[in-house]
Amino acid sequence: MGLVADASSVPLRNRKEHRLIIASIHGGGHVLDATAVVAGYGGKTILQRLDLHIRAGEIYALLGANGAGKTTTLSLFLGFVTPNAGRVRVHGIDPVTQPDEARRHLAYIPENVALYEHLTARENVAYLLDLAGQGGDPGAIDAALAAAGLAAAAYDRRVAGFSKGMRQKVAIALALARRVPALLLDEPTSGLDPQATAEFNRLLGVLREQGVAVLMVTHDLLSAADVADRIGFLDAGCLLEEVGAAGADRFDVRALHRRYGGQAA
Ligand SMILES: Nc1ncnc2c1ncn2[C@@H]1O[C@H](COP(=O)(O)OP(=O)(O)OP(=O)(O)O)[C@@H](O)[C@H]1O
Repeated sequence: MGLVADASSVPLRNRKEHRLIIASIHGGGHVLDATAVVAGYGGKTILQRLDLHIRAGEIYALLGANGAGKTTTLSLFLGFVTPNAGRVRVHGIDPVTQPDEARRHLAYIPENVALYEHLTARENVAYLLDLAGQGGDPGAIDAALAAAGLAAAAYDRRVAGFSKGMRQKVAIALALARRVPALLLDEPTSGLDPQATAEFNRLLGVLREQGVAVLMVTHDLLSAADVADRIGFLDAGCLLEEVGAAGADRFDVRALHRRYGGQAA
């Protein structure tokens, strides 16, 4: 169980301070940390000295053209791709040498969330929590489903009929119930209508408030600009530019679209 996730038990006014304490424990507060990573498949190098550092309570959107290496970056943190050089850490844990331990501190939500179709939303979260070795009490599961924004009327419905947005809410409820310090998202808003996208973005705000470090791979520049604290642009395995939501490098969506629209979209 991650320390950062315990932020939920900290009174709201103290959470920022709590995050700063946790940040100091984890070397600069980088829950997701890749330093000078070179990685690829077989003899082919895909990531070229990638540096990516994401703090507790930060939402980072990674954009880039098809084949730029975005999914490979997620696979690095999941321990499915081994770097040829450089260093990767998840909550201070090396996913190469301790993949199971690293994954215990991560939730990964793929583009299409896979759930047990014949089980209800509540049953899915309970069962998947059990599989993760973290059985939760029913009250905690309901609280997670509520925090994820699933309508109470859907808790006891089989997920077979759920939309993509509802499935994501179940997956996020599971991440909240597991109290993971880091969340990886692959194309979360593709196929969502504008209302579901806005709802999803609000949900990411809840994760931020809980101190979760979020890495979101997306082609959706508008949504990234709406919700992210930082946006990074990957091109042929290199991070071309990083822009922030605040300060001097605050992002200007129009300018970003002019520069990267053709690549990101
Ligand atoms: N398992 C694999 N074995 C060999 N090559 C792979 C493998 N997975 C990805 N690649 C190659 O690595 C490169 C980067 O792929 P990756 O999926 O990381 O890109 P991406 O930025 O996520 O692209 P997209 O936006 O299309 O999902 C591509 O050239 C791809 O063909």
